Amino acid sequence: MTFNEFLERIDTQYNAQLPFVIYRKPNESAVNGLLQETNDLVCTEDFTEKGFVFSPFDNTEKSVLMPLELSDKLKSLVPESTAIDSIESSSKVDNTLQKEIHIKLVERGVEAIKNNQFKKVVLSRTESVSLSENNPITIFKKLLQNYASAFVYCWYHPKVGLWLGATPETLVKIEGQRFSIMALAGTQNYKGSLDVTWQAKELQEQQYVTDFILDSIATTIDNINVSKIETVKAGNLLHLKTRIWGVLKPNAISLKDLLYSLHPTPAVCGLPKEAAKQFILEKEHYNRGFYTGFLGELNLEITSAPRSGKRNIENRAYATTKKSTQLYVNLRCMQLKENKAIVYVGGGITESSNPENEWEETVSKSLVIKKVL
Ligand SMILES: C=C(O[C@H]1C=CC=C(C(=O)O)[C@@H]1O)C(=O)O
Repeated sequence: MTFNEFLERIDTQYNAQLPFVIYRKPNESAVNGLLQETNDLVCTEDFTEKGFVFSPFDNTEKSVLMPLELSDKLKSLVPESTAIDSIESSSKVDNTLQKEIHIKLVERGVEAIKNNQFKKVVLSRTESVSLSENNPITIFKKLLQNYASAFVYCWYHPKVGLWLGATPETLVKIEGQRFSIMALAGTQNYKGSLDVTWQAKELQEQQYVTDFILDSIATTIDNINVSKIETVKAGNLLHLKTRIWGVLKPNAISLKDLLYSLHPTPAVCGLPKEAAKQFILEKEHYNRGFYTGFLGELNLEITSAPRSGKRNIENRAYATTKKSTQLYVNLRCMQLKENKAIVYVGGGITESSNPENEWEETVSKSLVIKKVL
């Protein structure tokens, strides 16, 4: 199927107000689609289902599923484009009031940390942008062209809404028994080089995420490996990233319990998790909905080709099938509503956070999304 045919199918689905998700994984050229045949709102029961899951920040709320068995599956290749993964300018809009509100929120977060309520909290806000272009498929195409190393998606359900994003963060990848995850946090603007110095505040907020993940998986994952901290580029921003991988112990934990032992991690919530989450739910000025939730393929089957080679006759004969779950954290995202895009941005707050700098960080993050509007 050509890319244009793929997009035409999505356009027809959208006009018929039927649910769909289209997505492209980081650094891949294939774009995938699941088009649900009915407009039923299906939720996961226990995460043993197969399909595409869309989960909110609040881990007590239900996750929406586009079930594989109720959907048409499409695939196509994205044509090569000349766009690069960068951003040139910052738009100057007057958001004095928003700035004041966000700075106050950050100050309250720092105060709560100083009062020992928690060590870290991720605080966020929204920004509403009037749209010149409100065709989600056109915006999706721009995200694809601009953010090659991100997980780019457009998700629609007539009973829930329409979300788009280009996220740099993986929540988990599980293939058969193989498990991997990343700890991504700390932000600075990209100024032409990956060779940068990080302040103690950013190093600490990222370390909290790594430590939390290692602690959460200690009893369920064997052979745990931890990479060195790397600086990675995502749009116009740089982040600190540690990769962690290992092998799932057989029957040690269900996928649902594993996911909810991690989500929401301190990259999007805080530490300790429950105290930070309560602060967010009470003090942020809006409902995050699916921002800082997670999304992606749930329990899809992947088949690896039979091995060639003379030695193992049995392996040569059979292709192997494994279950694969690949979930991403819903960051750098927006929700389209009427003729507006609601852009969601936040950042990690620690004891040494400077509220003005935290505001600037959310402004830089908002530009990643606003670039394509
Ligand atoms: C919560 C967000 O980012 C997280 C992921 C990367 C870096 C972050 C930071 O530097 O604060 C956040 O932990 C967001 O982009 O809205």
